[in-house]
Amino acid sequence: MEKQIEHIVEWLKQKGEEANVKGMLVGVSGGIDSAVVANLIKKAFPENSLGVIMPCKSQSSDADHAHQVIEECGIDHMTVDLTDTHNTMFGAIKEQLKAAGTLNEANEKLADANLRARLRMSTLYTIATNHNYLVVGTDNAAEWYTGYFTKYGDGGVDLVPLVNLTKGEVREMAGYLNVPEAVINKQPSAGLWEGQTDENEMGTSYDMIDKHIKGEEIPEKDKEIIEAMHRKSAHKRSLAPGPEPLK
Ligand SMILES: Nc1ncnc2c1ncn2[C@@H]1O[C@H](COP(=O)(O)OP(=O)(O)OC[C@H]2O[C@@H]([n+]3cccc(C(=O)O)c3)[C@H](O)[C@@H]2O)[C@@H](O)[C@H]1O
Ligand SMILES: Nc1ncnc2c1ncn2[C@@H]1O[C@H](COP(=O)(O)OP(=O)(O)OP(=O)(O)O)[C@@H](O)[C@H]1O
Ligand SMILES: [Mg+2]
Repeated sequence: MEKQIEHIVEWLKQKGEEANVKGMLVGVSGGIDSAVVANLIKKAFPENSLGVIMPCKSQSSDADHAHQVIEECGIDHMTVDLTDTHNTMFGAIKEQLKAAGTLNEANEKLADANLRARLRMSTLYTIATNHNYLVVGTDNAAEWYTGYFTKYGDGGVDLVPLVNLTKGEVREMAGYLNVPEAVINKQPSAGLWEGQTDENEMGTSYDMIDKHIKGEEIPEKDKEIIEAMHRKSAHKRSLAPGPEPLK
């Protein structure tokens, strides 16, 4: 694991050099993936790394954990509260949909939640442009394979250093870095609505996804859920397609 950390830190430095940027930044949620990434970019760019905390009607325990992550890691940080921005934007869109008689209440929670992720992405790119930094994503192999991220939201980033690591490996790596125990041990959550946990929403567990990615046998029911998520999210793992040129 120490070699793996060194390998990723060196890769981050190289990508920074290739892009001719001064440093890198990441959104720090209080979850384990962003805690690990914050530690990795701090190692790669000790003086030019930034963690951004972006509450958006999030639970206060998440913000507490995010501050603990920042403190233990020692990375520079700033907070941008997106609650009012989200209320204004989602409110304006909803008002127009209602007026047109086209508001689809069945999808409202998901649309509301994905807007949060996309506002965070816009915030990170605004700061990245200001600082001449790259935006670093936190997706691990399990999230990437299942497409369990918001397209152009938390999936809208420049680099994905954890993309080859299973959730279990990310947790193991956290043990070698300055990540608070409370963050290592808590349930993974996108925090997109009250009480959301990744495993409840997906209907399977990270343990199952990790095993499936590694080619180990898992129950048929879990395999079906994971493969259906993988198929449905193929479009998120490639650039937007266009038609063949007209001959
Ligand atoms: N075949 C296709 N070809 C091209 N584009 C296609 C498409 N099918 C849908 N789309 C487009 O993609 C959109 C759906 O994708 P998307 O907007 O991502 O939305 P969707 O996949 O429906 O939802 C995002 C999921 O990721 C989870 N999430 C989000 C953020 C963070 C985390 C976390 O772990 O922290 C988890 C969230 O809880 C939810 O389950 C559609 O609205 C449509 O515009
Ligand atoms: N409140 C927040 N402030 C800053 N960034 C956030 C916030 N919420 C989500 N993010 C960003 O979105 C990413 C995706 O969230 P995700 O839940 O997958 O990761 P995590 O919270 O780091 O770990 P876990 O999956 O264990 O909860 C986070 O890693 C982080 O970069
Ligand atoms: Mg989370």
